[in-house]
Amino acid sequence: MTTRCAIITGITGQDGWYLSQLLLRQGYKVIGTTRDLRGADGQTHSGVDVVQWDMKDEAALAALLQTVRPTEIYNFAAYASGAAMYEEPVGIGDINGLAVARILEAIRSTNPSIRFCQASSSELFGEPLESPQCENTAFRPRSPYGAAKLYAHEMVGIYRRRHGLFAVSAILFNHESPRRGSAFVTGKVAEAAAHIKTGLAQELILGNLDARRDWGFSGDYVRAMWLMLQAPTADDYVLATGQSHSVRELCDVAFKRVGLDYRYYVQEGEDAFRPTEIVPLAGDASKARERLRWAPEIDFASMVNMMVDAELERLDQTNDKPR
Ligand SMILES: Nc1nc2c(ncn2[C@@H]2O[C@H](COP(=O)(O)OP(=O)(O)O[C@H]3O[C@H](CO)[C@@H](O)[C@H](O)[C@@H]3O)[C@@H](O)[C@H]2O)c(=O)[nH]1
Repeated sequence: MTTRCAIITGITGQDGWYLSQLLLRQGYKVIGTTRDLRGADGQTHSGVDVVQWDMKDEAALAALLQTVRPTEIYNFAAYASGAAMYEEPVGIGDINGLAVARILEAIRSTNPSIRFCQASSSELFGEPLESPQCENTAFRPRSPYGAAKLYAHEMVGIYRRRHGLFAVSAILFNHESPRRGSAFVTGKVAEAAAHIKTGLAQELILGNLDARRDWGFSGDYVRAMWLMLQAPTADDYVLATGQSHSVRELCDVAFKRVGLDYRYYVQEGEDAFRPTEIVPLAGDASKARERLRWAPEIDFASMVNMMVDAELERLDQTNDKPR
């Protein structure tokens, strides 16, 4: 059997990490791309061949495809959402949107049999008219991030229909892990719980504690994306747990893990405050459950506990801990 080879863009992110581990276990050759090799320290030691690729450079990608001859490509590279995205709408449009057209063109011109998976987002739904959201829910993005991701999402469908590519989009609801940074609320809360427990911090200022999200575990979601590329037909899928939780519940679980009551330490503040979503984001992943036989294995509390434990372990390995 020929060796399967996958390219993962955005290899330094949490999804890049979990997917690369899954693929390496299955005997794939894994090439990870990043815009800055300095951010990829350590990844080369875990069996991934990390290369630099500027997502604006279509010719460089075509050359890479001709050299490494991948059978699958997963596109995880993107600007993150969050308040900063309003400062960089053009850059977001280019990287989160146009770059996907560049990848599809490179596939079409070099080897149309390469299977392609795009990391789409529940931000496509924006202000949804129904809850939970499924593949047929109308897309109403309300941010530069969501608008750019919608362009990419539609281009994947267009290349599938027009050019017959095996190109699919995973409509990913929030998914987290110990590799999530503190710019995201789960990472911020897990880090703060560990810091407060060990005396490194005294309080945590968050945005809206009543905001709700459907939070899953990154490792589960990359497995689903791999299944999407092994399926007999190319199709898009919502990946979600179906359970929505508030930021308040997130704090409750995380602080309980370290034996504390979050109500004594957590406050709402203006800086991280975003307007409350009118309809809470919660995904209906029935299609993935039925057709891919996929189900998330890690539930909300286990994932939050895992993140807090990882933060405690990180502190344990550093010298500045006052414990
Ligand atoms: N980041 C952050 N969010 C906070 C805070 N306090 C409350 N929140 C609320 O927590 C929720 C989750 O915010 P994030 O963790 O920043 O994630 P996100 O904006 O939902 O985006 C993530 O999920 C999307 C999929 O739905 C992804 O597309 C996106 O890239 C990212 O992974 C939002 O409702 C936000 O208002 C805070 O201090 N910081």
